[in-house]
Amino acid sequence: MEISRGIQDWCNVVGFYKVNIKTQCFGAAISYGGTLCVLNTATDAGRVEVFRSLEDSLGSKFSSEPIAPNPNPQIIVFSGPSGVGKDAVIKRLREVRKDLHFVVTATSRAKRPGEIDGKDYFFISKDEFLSMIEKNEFLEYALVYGDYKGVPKKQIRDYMAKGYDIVLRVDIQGASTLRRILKDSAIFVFLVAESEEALVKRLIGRKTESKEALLMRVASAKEELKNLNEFDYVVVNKEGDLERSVEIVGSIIDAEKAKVHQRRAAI
Ligand SMILES: Nc1ncnc2c1ncn2[C@@H]1O[C@H](COP(=O)(O)OP(=O)(O)OP(=O)(O)O)[C@@H](O)[C@H]1O
Repeated sequence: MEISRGIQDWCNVVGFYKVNIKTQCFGAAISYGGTLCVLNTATDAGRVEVFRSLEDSLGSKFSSEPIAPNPNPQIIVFSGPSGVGKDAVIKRLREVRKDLHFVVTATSRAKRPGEIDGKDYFFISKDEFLSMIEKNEFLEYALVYGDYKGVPKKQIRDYMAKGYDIVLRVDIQGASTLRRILKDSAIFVFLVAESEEALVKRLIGRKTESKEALLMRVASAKEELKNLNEFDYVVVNKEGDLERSVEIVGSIIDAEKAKVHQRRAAI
């Protein structure tokens, strides 16, 4: 017979015990005004009775309010060298975490065939873009080869208000700018390949770049590594192990949301 006692100094409760013999009898010993009652907690009715008598003994109801406050929605800024697998990781992450919103960037460039407004980008005119800049409606924006690209604040605010975590995919310069703006209020994740060799093979495998473009991307990747210390986390996206990278990023988000002192982004 194994007897485990607990909560002994709780008002009238004199002890819990678990009897582990063939009959599998579980119970709690409770004293009502000096009379010891043994309640059978093997049945639902017995458990309800024990629960109620504990409340009676304490003279108050047990609260069903959450003990820990709801975690703050988090902003995850995702960056890394071209071809490392940012899109692939984010795409899979969105499939496995339903409470994530991937921010769709606004751009003043014309829509290309096959692109969908609101999915690939929000396509807006240059005038509209300039008016939004004037009204301070972008978290960050840049002029890239004559076209504006920017992160609309409203989209982030709206989704954070609904409790969503926010994912932003930016290049290294974008990450530096966002770090200056958001400081420690967002989580900065840098994705790398396990080696330069693996990165180059991945880029070749994607078949989207010319030889010249490949050389440029590899050179930039080396430069970009120098910015690593501006980030909070580095995740190695190993060849053939996308799932593991997605798991690690998910764990980072979970750990951040379990922190006692959490990041709180105000956009
Ligand atoms: N862990 C992995 N193992 C093997 N292939 C991968 C892995 N992760 C991504 N890939 C593949 O590598 C290629 C590049 O990935 P992806 O387009 O997601 O990179 P990216 O970082 O978003 O690139 P860019 O910055 O140029 O847009 C894709 O063909 C993708 O399917």
